[in-house]
Amino acid sequence: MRLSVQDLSVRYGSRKALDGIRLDARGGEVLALIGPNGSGKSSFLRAVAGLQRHGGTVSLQGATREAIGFLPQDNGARAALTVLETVLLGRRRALGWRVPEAELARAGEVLRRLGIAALAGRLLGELSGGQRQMVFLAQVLAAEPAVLLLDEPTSALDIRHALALLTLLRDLTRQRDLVTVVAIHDLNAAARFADRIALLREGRLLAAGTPRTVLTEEAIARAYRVDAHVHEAPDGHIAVSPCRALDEAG
Ligand SMILES: Nc1ncnc2c1ncn2[C@@H]1O[C@H](COP(=O)(O)OP(=O)(O)OP(=O)(O)O)[C@@H](O)[C@H]1O
Repeated sequence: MRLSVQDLSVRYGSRKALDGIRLDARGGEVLALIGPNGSGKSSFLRAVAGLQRHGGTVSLQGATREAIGFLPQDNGARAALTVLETVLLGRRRALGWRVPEAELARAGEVLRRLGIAALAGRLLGELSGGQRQMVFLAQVLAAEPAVLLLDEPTSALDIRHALALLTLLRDLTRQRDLVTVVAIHDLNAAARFADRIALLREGRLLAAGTPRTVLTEEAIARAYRVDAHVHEAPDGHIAVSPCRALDEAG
């Protein structure tokens, strides 16, 4: 399984949101997409998902476009559906007029793995923002995609749920040889859970590689205009401590 992106560009009217992006993502690896607000992460994911007009080519080896699971950044859906029904919608291609026991069990298992089985009967509109974020991830996972494109899946989650979710994503990616691309602002989470990181700024790819090679103090200063201290945590992961915002121009 492999995702290859060549010379990807996205425009909104006269504004270039992405320009000449060349990036590969391999099966079994988590690729984190990082970069400042407005750097093009969502545009990249939407283009790869086939939801955004773009230039350049996106090719998938070992899977079809139907095998893509996409979690958008904002899912404002408040439909009068229960959590279980929402997750089952992720299986709509496999469902007829009746929901087989096996499908119910599968949906229940996804909810259990995300630690939200107790929410199964609750209405979507009556959940907290973080709970809803996990339900929509459960919906994406229930479809058993070969390619996972997730736009800030932990943005509304507390540290425990964020850790659990990222651990699950990494495990599923390895076990099922998925291509997983996650846009994320938390650089420490990216360093800990991603096999590779791609750093965007103003629609261009500044760096791509292992967390250790991409998350340097120089690259963070260049991309974010932030003075940060990068060090090795006791468990061997790279850790980033932002210290000071630099002058915009500098
Ligand atoms: N629908 C749109 N119409 C016009 N411009 C857009 C649209 N969507 C995004 N943009 C612009 O394209 C650029 C890239 O936006 P994008 O949402 O891809 O960035 P991002 O890295 O995901 O940002 P964030 O971290 O804030 O979510 C930004 O300058 C943004 O203002």
